[in-house]
Amino acid sequence: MYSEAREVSRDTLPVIPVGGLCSSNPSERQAVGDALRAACSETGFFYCVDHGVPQGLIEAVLAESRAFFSLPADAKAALDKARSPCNRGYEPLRNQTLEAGAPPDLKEGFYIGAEQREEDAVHFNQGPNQWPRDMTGFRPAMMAYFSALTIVAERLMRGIALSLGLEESFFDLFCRDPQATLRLLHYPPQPPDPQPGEKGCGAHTDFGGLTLLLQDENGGLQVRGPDDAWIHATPVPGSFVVNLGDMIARWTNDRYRSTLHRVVNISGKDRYSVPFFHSGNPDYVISCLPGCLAPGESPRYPVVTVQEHLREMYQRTYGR
Ligand SMILES: O=C(O)CCC(=O)C(=O)O
Ligand SMILES: [Fe+2]
Repeated sequence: MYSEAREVSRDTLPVIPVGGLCSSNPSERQAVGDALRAACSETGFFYCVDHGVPQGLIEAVLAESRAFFSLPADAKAALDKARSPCNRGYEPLRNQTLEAGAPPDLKEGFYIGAEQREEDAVHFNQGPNQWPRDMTGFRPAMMAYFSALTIVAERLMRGIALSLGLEESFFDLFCRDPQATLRLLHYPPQPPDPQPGEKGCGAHTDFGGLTLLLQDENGGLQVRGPDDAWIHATPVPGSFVVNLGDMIARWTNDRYRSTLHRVVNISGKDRYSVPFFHSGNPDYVISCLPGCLAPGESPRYPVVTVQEHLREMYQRTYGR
């Protein structure tokens, strides 16, 4: 048994139906903004339901992901992201260390982004994807899901603008031609004899703007609660677990939380999850938002562009 899991608290995370953001009635949109404000300032994590993404598409993504990770090791190695100039493709087990000082993460992954020709790529992480051969349903499912989640993230950013008392369109430029990554993850069961601190995914905060996570029924995600106890983000069917990344904490001078989380797969089964990271336009400048500084308070973070910030975070967790 994973000893640190004893710290887990029974608190749950808020469930927010976000369908009201599509309403023509401004007060229904604002009501979602109000619910977001509470979740973003208290836990930094919530379950997003009524998001409009078809269940059939969600199931197809999980099925294709399971099929991909079941491929023989050499088929996966042929798509190693070390071969990609833009961090796309397969990431072997224990390749990333999300918690400084802990052993590498017990997960394997596959990275997908917006499809772009190498010669057209100008920013960090832009370029072509690598795709598995002989899996005809994989690419269409992933690209359809990528587009659907981009729309949900844009809509949520409008809700977050409302939650902060800003114009609903405040983040529209941030959302233009966004840097976004879809990451398929497979966590083998936690070994019976882990090294100290060894787990699926080390405790970390996310780098970007919003993360929308699809998880299977096995559970394992744990979120650091306001009282510093770990909360199980128990799977809620049909939901995405949404959390705020470091960029939103920078923007709001920590009024909104980029919360620590980790994965310990104690289910005894293989766990599959699919985070979608929305980080916004690479050239967008992140500086403290109007309304997030009390009189006499100074910004805690220097001004950076999205691209500068992401580059630094990749460097930190991959050691390159
Ligand atoms: O797999 C999960 O539940 C979480 C993954 C995660 O936190 C990440 O990839 O940043
Ligand atoms: Fe994360």
